Amino acid sequence: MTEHPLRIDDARADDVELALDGLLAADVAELPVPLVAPEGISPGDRVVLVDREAVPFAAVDPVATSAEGRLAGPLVRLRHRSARELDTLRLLVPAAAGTVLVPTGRPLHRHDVAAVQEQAGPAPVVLVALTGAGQPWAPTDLVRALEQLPDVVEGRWQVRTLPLPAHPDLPAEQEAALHRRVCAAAGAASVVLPVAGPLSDDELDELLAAGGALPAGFTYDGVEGALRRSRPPRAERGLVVLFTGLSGSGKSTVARAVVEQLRERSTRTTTLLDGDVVRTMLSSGLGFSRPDRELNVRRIGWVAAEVGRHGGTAVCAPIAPYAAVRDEVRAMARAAGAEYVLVHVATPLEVCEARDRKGLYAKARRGEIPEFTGISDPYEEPADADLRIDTADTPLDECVAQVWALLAARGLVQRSLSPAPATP
Ligand SMILES: Nc1ncnc2c1ncn2[C@@H]1O[C@H](COP(=O)(O)OS(=O)(=O)O)[C@@H](OP(=O)(O)O)[C@H]1O
Ligand SMILES: Nc1ncnc2c1ncn2[C@@H]1O[C@H](COP(=O)(O)OP(=O)(O)O)[C@@H](O)[C@H]1O
Repeated sequence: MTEHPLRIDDARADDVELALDGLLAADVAELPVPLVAPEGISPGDRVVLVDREAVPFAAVDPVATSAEGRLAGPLVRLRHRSARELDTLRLLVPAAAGTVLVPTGRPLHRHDVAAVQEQAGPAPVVLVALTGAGQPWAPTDLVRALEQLPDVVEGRWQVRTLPLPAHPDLPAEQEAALHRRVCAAAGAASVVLPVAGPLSDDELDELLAAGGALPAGFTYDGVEGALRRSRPPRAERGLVVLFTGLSGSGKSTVARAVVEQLRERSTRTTTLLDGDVVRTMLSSGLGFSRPDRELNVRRIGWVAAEVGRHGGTAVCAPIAPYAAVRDEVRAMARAAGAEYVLVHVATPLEVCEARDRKGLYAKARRGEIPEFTGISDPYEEPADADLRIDTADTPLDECVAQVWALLAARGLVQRSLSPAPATP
């Protein structure tokens, strides 16, 4: 019998935990999202599932025949991950027999409450806050908003948490069916929340971001207070600005000038994470292979998201050549409650090469630097940039004005660049 490790992401690990808790089928092939079998496995082998923190927490033992590369076989628990045991236990101890569960990944409002009351009738109701990986609301924010519902405040309903992850690739009906299955496995009937209400989730987010009033009668005062605390207006949120572009495109120069303006005119504190500086401090020892560049940009994104979490602005200026890692930076910023803006400094390669301030392009052309971006290493052009600037034909002041105009249009900075603020 051979043992094969298999590293899985947080959402898949949450699914596996639910299966081990008896809330999903115990065969790995039945998980909502199948796991891809590691290369070279044979029936009877053992696959050890390892989470993002490198903890081996479950095994598929023995592996059965896997169809189309899909892993199959019974799941076995090796150990609990973090505090998940407690989370699930809280759900598995129902308030009373006949309880009706209401699984939800978002706060509830008046129309949701009406649906729960209609479907549950006089049965005891437990709101199940879904707190697994990828759910749209941070667990504490979601629970705080649910706890503000009058039925909860007055003790008629209870709130529990369950680390069920989001499955963004599943159709909505399948996701709803999965929620029903999990509730049924916990021994309770469940309520189906209305899909469409007076405001979509996106519309509600936008109103909160703009600091606008919610429609009269949409929700309860306590819930609105909790929403506004979790999702303050944009001007009060943290901000991550990522400049990406070739070496010599002008990222550092524009980023530095933008930071100067932000320090002068914005109420947030501002941190500059420039490529060169990061490489001597945060990422010293890393080179320019794909994994090293990915780790470098991921580190920058992590620090930037932490700055954003505390309400500051982080301006980052690495080459960041890979789209997937730029997406990770966006996800980290958003998960920290910060806004994210991507600026592509799209100066043509010929212009960057002609500038060649550090003589690196010349060396790369002579073959002395084996993996040089744009010459012998890839740069994936962003298809999702919020702004594209070409410093070959745009003077520095104008580049800064364009970035500022974008931030102002998004409500991320209060004032326009001109006229200059009056000195007190
Ligand atoms: N092989 C190779 N490819 C690209 N760049 C190289 C390389 N070797 C050294 N340098 C210098 O390192 C700077 C880029 O570092 P970054 O951290 O921004 O790169 S990355 O985001 O991790 O890809 C970059 O600085 P900038 O000119 O400020 O972009 C280069 O001066
Ligand atoms: N409009 C412009 N914006 C930014 N940089 C410019 C501009 N015009 C010329 N440059 C010059 O281009 C070079 C860009 O270098 P740098 O900002 O270090 O780029 P990067 O950080 O992308 O490697 C600098 O020498 C800068 O003076």
